[in-house]
Amino acid sequence: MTAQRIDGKHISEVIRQEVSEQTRKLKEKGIVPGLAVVLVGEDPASKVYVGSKEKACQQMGFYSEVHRLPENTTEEQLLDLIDRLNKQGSIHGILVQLPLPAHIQEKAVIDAISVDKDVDGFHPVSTGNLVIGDDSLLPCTPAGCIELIKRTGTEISGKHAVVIGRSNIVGKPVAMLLLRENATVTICHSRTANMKELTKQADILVVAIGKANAIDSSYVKPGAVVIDVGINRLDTGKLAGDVHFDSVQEIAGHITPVPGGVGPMTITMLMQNTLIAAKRINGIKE
Ligand SMILES: Nc1nc(=O)c2c([nH]1)NC[C@@H]1CN(c3ccc(C(=O)N[C@@H](CCC(=O)O)C(=O)O)cc3)C=[N+]21
Repeated sequence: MTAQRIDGKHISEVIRQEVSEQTRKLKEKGIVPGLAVVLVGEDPASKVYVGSKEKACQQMGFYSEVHRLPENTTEEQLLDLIDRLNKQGSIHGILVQLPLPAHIQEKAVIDAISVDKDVDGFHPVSTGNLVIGDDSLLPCTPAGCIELIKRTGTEISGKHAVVIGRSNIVGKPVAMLLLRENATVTICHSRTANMKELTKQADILVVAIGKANAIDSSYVKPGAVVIDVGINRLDTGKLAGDVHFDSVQEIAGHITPVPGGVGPMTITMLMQNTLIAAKRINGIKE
């Protein structure tokens, strides 16, 4: 059996068209969704991602601002900028590209972003609302994973979902979202004993560990939906996921490629969050 490839690029395009259309309608009410992206320093990967976000905003018809700050920017200067963006009426979403330089405390910066404009979904209040099940802006990569699973036609409710990885930006929130969809959820991590025994029970397997090609078919239940969140740049310059695609494709039911899987969905969910934030800030019901 060969798994079906989940085309994140195509699914992204479909959702982006929906977002564009809703943006067009919102503009008739005089509201233009606005996203501010803040980049500190010269990390080459971050520059590429910020460029993609800027392009996506143009494609959606959003207003966008990119603030490119030098490496030696102080935490105070960055907090000042966030304070201004929090108050700026034309901005509905604020994203500070991570990782930040070591001399800036990530937590202080994330905490400073207005919850209403937290389109990354990283603020502790957004996280808390996610856990409680209250309305919040959902973290983009986890929301993208759920969207990809649903669009395979897979019913999540009642399934055993196994997440490998427990980061605050992917592993933990994606586990919470799966739980919210009524999956039975297991979280594995670097200290998990007998990991294969658990992953081999997974109807849905989400992999977010940051190690190239670490998960081969010996971890996977036949027919499983496999979502690969990893983006690892190899010495050859090529991108690889955390999942060994060729091996797992032989046994899985559905599998996301890297590139062209979760990555494009992350940016698409950011666009969707910015649209939702613009509506909420202006008191428009969805
Ligand atoms: N505050 C913040 N929010 C983020 O959402 C955030 C961040 N910081 N820091 C870095 C990570 C990473 N990230 C990606 C977005 C798109 C692709 C993407 O589009 N990837 C393409 C390939 C891109 C390429 O060729 O390098 C794909 O997988 O097909 C990947 C990774 C967002 N991040």
